[in-house]
Amino acid sequence: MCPGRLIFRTIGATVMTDRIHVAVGVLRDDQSRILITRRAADAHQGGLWEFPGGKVESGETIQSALAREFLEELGTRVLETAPLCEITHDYSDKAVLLDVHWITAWEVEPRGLEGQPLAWVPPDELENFEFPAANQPIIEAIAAQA
Ligand SMILES: Nc1nc2c([nH]c(=O)n2[C@@H]2O[C@H](COP(=O)(O)OP(=O)(O)OP(=O)(O)O)[C@@H](O)[C@H]2O)c(=O)[nH]1
Ligand SMILES: [Mg+2]
Repeated sequence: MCPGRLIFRTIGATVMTDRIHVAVGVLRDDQSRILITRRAADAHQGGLWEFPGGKVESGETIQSALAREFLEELGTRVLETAPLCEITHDYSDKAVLLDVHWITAWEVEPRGLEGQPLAWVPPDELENFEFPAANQPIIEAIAAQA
């Protein structure tokens, strides 16, 4: 048995276990504009734009995590979602699995309840905003389906 290999496997397993599962929602209005919000300066990937959402808590489905996060962050009630894409990305300080859904039915106009700026952006203008690196494939998936 090669000790080096054993250590490598152990480290690999630890990284996988620690991957953070995140529910991310892409909300489109009746003019096909997409809602983005700006992350707080002191947050992970702070100051960059994002699609609203957050960590999936123990026992939650993606839908229930999205419903909770949209209510907490925006005051919006999520009624229905549909899968858009799944992204795994390793930042230098954490690894994430972004489970991205369209928000296909919702009520109550979003407001920045945590003081975060909001913007409604046509799909082909999303590339003008600075997002975390993990978001590039999401922007491409939106453009492909818009
Ligand atoms: N919500 C959201 N998170 C994203 C996006 N892209 C991306 O890399 N992330 C990463 O996903 C992780 C979790 O998201 P979050 O910070 O919104 O989690 P949360 O709402 O539960 O916040 P909390 O940490 O205050 O409880 C962060 O490390 C964040 O950098 C995105 O488009 N939206
Ligand atoms: Mg969040």
